[in-house]
Amino acid sequence: MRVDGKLYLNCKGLGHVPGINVGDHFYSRCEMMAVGLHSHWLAGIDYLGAAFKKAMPSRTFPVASSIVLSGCYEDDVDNAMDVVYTGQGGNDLLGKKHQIADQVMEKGNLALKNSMDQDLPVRLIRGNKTKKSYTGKVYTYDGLYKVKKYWAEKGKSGFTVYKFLLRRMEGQSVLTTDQVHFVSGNIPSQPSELRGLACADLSNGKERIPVPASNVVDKVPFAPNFRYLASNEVDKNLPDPIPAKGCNCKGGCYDVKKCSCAALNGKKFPYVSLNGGRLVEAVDVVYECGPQCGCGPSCHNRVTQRGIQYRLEVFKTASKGWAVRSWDTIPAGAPVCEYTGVLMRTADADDLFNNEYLFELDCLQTIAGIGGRQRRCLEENDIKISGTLKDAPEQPEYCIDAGTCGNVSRFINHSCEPNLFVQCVLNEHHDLSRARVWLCAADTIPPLQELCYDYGYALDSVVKDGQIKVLPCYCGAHTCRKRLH
Ligand SMILES: C[S@@+](CC[C@H](N)C(=O)[O-])C[C@H]1O[C@@H](n2cnc3c(N)ncnc32)[C@H](O)[C@@H]1O
Repeated sequence: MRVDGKLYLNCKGLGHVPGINVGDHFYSRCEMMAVGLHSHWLAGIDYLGAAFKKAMPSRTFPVASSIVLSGCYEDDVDNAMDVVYTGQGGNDLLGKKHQIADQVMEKGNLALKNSMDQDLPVRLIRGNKTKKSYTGKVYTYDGLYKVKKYWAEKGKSGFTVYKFLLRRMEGQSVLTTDQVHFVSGNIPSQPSELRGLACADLSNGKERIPVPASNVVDKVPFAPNFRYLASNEVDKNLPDPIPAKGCNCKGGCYDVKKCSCAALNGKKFPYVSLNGGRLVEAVDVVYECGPQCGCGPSCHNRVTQRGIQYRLEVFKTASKGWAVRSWDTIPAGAPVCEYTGVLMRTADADDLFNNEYLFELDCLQTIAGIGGRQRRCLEENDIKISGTLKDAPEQPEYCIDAGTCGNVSRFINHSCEPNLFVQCVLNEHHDLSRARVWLCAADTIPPLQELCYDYGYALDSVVKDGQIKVLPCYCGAHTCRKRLH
């Protein structure tokens, strides 16, 4: 079955060969052989052997053609776009799936090494456990990957194993991991179960839920000089904003006609109470109830004030540095985390050119349509420009600098096809130029999918002394713009 360019295959057991039927929804492992995706019954690595030398004399054989990642090896790590694949041999595949002998650099292992040396792509097929199939397994063809490096190490059972780091090639259909929960069986229940644990809680207890970090890609320690801020620190040179008046509701806000905060939100409440609070839709700015409101802390119009509600993990990627994912499914519209750091005047920020963690607060400019980084919601002709907006400065006056301190959000990478969007939120005051920045789920996000938002830079927009800063994008999306800025 093809869904969004992905081929779904179903393992119906090795003895059953119904033949290839293009209209059929599922394929068995032997059908995988028949359609030429993978031609070994049991081995995870399929390769072209020495017999191919005659046809392609310039190539070094064996060369890998496909690998199946099906949870048979205890040392495999699957980060969707990056995979650490355990080589073949020495595994008790039909028993407890433990290593029982050292691996050797031959056959499939040598084929993967040769593929790396010759820069050749390898097909990646994932075996996914599912209760929906009577065999308990579904296979997906997840595109082409390249072997980036390999090494030998002592595996979990104490025997030498070869490890191959593979990275998904760019320019392919987006890996729609929301269709297949290939990693669902591997979600840790607590940080101590995490492979490559680099830090048990980078928030040092400042978040209600610990935020661990893991690294299975290299030996670089987790950002040692980093100071965690659960909420923004305000630069001492900034004047206090005028506090918002607040509504007169009692015990909660329910009546849109009477609640003055609902009035600011266009006579409606921005959140539905489901799953701890989800935005009904993305808007230019959300007016939450604040300290001066009569409704109290349990009011459903205070969702972001409850902090992070999902189990987030910082993990190392092969090409983008650190990144963030969730262990929980995040429902569409849910606020995930605030971008925190030091709130300061953009003019006072150090080295705008090189600071990779600066978030310019362009809410005002975006609403006024005068060059915010991205238009977030309303169409041009929906904008009702008030006096304040007409006078808005062309450039954002304030920014959040998360260079040396901030929270988990500073590790969230850019994607040209993001699963998060930027949502400005106000509660204590109503100064649009200093709105809080929340990252919210653009869609239902399955566990362990990398969280990303669109940084929204225009190309060639980062310039210093006439020099344009160019940063290549490795988001891997089909529609990738190839550059962050
Ligand atoms: C706000 S930081 C994100 C966290 C960062 N990866 C880290 O290790 O701390 C932004 C920087 O991450 C990297 N980055 C983010 N998204 C990227 C992407 N799609 N492709 C390549 N690099 C990316 C770039 O170096 C960028 O300047």
